[in-house]
Amino acid sequence: LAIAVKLGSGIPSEEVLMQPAPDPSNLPWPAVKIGMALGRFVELLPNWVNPPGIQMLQLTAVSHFKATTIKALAELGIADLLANGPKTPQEMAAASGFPGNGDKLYRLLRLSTSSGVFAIHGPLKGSETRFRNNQMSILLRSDHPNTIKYMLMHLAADGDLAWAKLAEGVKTDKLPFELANGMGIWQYFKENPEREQVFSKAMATQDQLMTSTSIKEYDWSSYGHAIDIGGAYGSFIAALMRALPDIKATLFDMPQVADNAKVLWAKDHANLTDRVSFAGGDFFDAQTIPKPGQGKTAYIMRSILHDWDDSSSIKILKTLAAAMKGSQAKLVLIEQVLDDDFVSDLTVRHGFDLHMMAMANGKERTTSEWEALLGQAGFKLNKIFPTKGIQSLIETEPV
Ligand SMILES: C[S@@+](CC[C@H](N)C(=O)[O-])C[C@H]1O[C@@H](n2cnc3c(N)ncnc32)[C@H](O)[C@@H]1O
Repeated sequence: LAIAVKLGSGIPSEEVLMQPAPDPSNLPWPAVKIGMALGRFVELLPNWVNPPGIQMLQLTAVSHFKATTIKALAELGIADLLANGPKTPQEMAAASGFPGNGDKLYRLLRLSTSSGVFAIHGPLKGSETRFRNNQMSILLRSDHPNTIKYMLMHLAADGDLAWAKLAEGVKTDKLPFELANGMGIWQYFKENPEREQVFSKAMATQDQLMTSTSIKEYDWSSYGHAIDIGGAYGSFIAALMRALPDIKATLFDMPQVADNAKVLWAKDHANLTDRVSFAGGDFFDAQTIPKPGQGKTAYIMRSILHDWDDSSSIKILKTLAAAMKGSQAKLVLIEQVLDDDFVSDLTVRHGFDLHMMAMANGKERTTSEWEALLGQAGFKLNKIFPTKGIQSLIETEPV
């Protein structure tokens, strides 16, 4: 296997690698459950096998080195440079405008490739070694249907500085993101439109793992209209509209985001634009929230309330309740629901919980925390629908 990887053989062509990843929502439920349990076991296995000192360094320093290297390669656009075939670090450095630094690039690629991201093509020749994309690095191409490039660019530029202030955030009432950037995240995106664009594209990264299963595990067919509150560039609503050919939709987000979404839809979802409208506003201002459409309306908030602490979340929910008043509309939250048994729950969920703490003073919530939050805002929780991803659908309506 090592020889095959070294020679880059056994890896499909770039064209095949560019196909959309298999849809995990097609897996049978037992396979999903076994996969999750197995994943947790594999995650803990090195703790039992390695001496604690070594394992602690693996978990902290080495993981950090690997993650930072892969984020840097994403930012440098290396996977895109390999679109037309294998190249040496020297060739890639020259094509990127830093011709003298191929040896540095080689060292990044060495760590990344030995971690399974990128492959060697042909013999090892130092910075003259030829590299190519593999099943992992292809996801760093900006034009791959399941690209994670923008998520990594967002984490590197907007996230890492905030995470560096985590301990200070715990000791004080200060928000790590604000300590790092001098302002809250949403103000930061308003003032830095190029960062907002990377962030909004990064949000679509959720789609590979979570969108199709969120559509399949809930009965959307009774709705005639869907209003996506804080929908970013609308990748969720576009997928929902493709699944339900008659549903109409409204994409609501901050004005500059809604404007960018409109431009993007004219290019990427042109065949859906006759069924969608775009609304800019502020979900703390009830006047700006779109009113229910024709037919039963689903208000959707995916990954919104986990950005906010309880008191802000209650304010958002109350503005929605005001807009929904007197209608049959329901609110469907697409969010993570933490297990009370945190030892067996997925650590990715606890990771997101801290990411929300660092970035926005937000949090992931358990079932009882969701019930309490919704209750305080005048909503009742009808039912939680688990999905095959890490999020669940929480169907709720004003009391
Ligand atoms: C974590 S993103 C989720 C995006 C999208 N729902 C998804 O799942 O891909 C949060 C979204 O909330 C939007 N947002 C933040 N503050 C807002 C406000 N006050 N009014 C409207 N939208 C807001 C952001 O612009 C961003 O698109």
